[in-house]
Amino acid sequence: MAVCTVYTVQSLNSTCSISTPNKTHLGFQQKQVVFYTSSKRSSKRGGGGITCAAADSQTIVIGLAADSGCGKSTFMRRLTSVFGGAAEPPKGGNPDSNTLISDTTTVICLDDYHSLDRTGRKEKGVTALDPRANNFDLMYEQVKAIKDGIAVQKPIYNHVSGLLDPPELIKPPKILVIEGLHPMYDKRVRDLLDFSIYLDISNEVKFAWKIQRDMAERGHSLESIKASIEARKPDFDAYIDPQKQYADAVIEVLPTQLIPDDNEGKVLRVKLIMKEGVKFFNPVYLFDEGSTISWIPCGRKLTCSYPGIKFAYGPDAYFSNEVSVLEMDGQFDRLDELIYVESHLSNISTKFYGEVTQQMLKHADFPGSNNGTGLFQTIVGLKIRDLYEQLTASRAAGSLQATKA
Ligand SMILES: Nc1ncnc2c1ncn2[C@@H]1O[C@H](COP(=O)(O)OP(=O)(O)OP(=O)(O)O)[C@@H](O)[C@H]1O
Ligand SMILES: O=C(CO)[C@H](O)[C@H](O)COP(=O)(O)O
Repeated sequence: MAVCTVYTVQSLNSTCSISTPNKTHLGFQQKQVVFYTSSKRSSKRGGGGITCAAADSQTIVIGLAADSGCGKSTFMRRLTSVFGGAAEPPKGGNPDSNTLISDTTTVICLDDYHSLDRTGRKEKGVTALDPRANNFDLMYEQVKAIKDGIAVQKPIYNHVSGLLDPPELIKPPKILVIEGLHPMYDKRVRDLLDFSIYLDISNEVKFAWKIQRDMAERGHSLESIKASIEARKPDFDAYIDPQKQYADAVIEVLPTQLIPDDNEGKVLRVKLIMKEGVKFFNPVYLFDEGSTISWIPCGRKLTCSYPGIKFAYGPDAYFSNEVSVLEMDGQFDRLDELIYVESHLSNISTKFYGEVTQQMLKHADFPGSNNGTGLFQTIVGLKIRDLYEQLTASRAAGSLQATKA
C-alpha cells in the first residue's frame, strides 16, 4: 500500500528536492509537498531528505561549446578573471580533475560525461564527439540539480589515463559554466542554459593552433595531428558544429582578409555574432546601433604595422536569427592603445572607463591578446557578468514581491 508523507517546506520561494535511495532530485517550488512511497519507510529514514535553495541564490548556467584545442580554457581564464579571483581545481581532490572553482564560478568540463572510456571508444569504433560515447541523461540530471541548488557527485574523465575515475562533489556555485563538446546538443540540457557561447574556429586556424600546441607542448608529429583532425571531422560536422545555431553569442575565427592569399594563419579576422532579443543581453555596437559601419582606426591614435586593423559592425541574419555582428581583422601593436578602440564601442558592460583595456593588459600573455579573439572573449566575459547581475537582481525582486503578496 502506498504511504503518503506530507512535508511542509519552511521557506517560500525555495527550490527544493527530495532524495531517496531510489529516486533523486525532484525539483519543485511550492510550500507543501505530498510524497508517496511504496513502503512504510519514509524517505528520511531511507537515507534521503529534503534540500532547499533560496530562489534568489539559484545557480546561473552558462554553456560554452567548442571542439578540443579551440581556446575554451583560455576563454575560461578570461571569464573568471572578470569576476575576480583565480580558478583552481577542487582542493584535496583528484589531481586530474577537469573542474575549476573560483569564488563565483565553477567550470565543469563535459568530457566528464563520457560514458565510454578511451578503450571503450576504440573497441566500439566511436569518437568522443559521438553522442553514443556520452551520457546525456546524467548530464541533464546533474546540471538541473546544480541549477536547483543541489550538490551532485559528478564523474571524472581522466585525460591522463583515459579512464573514468571515481566521482567528485560539485556544490552549487553562483555561476556554473559547462564547457566542452556538447553543452547545446541535448535539448533538455540546452533549455537549462541562461546564456550560451560557441567558439567557431575555422579549419585553417584550428589546424595552426593544434600544430602550435600539440607539436610544441605535447610532442605529437605533424602527420598524427593531421590524421586526428581528419578522423574527427565527420563527427565534428554532424554533432558539434550544428550547436552554433543555438548560441546566444558566437566567436568566429577566420584567416585574415588583409593579406591576399595568406596561409600563415597568424593574423586573424574575428567576428562576434550576437543574437538580438536575448533577455539581459544587449549586443555591443560600434558608433551607431543598427547601422552598417566599416572603420580603420589606424592613424594618429592607434599604431598599426602591416597589414593594419579593420573593424566592421552591422545587423545580419544567422541561422534565421536576427543578429548584430562586430568584426575585427588584424592585430594590435600596442595593447595600451586599445583604449582608443574601447572608447568607440558601446554596450560593453564595463564598470569603469577602460575596463576592457585593463583586462586585456592584465592577461597580455594569454593567447590571442593582440587580436579579436582576446578582445571579444573579454567583452563576452563582461556581458556574462552583467547578465548574472541583472538575472540575480530580477530574481531577488521577484522573491520580494512574492513574500509581500
Ligand atoms: N586566441 C588564440 N590565439 C592563438 N592561439 C590560441 C588562441 N586560443 C587558443 N590558442 C591555441 O590553442 C591551444 C589550445 O587552447 P586552449 O587550451 O584554451 O583550448 P581548449 O579548447 O581548452 O583545449 P582542450 O579542450 O583540448 O583542452 C593553446 O595552447 C594555443 O596554442
Ligand atoms: O574531444 C575531446 C574533448 O576534450 C577529447 O578528445 C575527448 O574528451 C577524449 O579525450 P582523450 O583524447 O584524452 O581520451
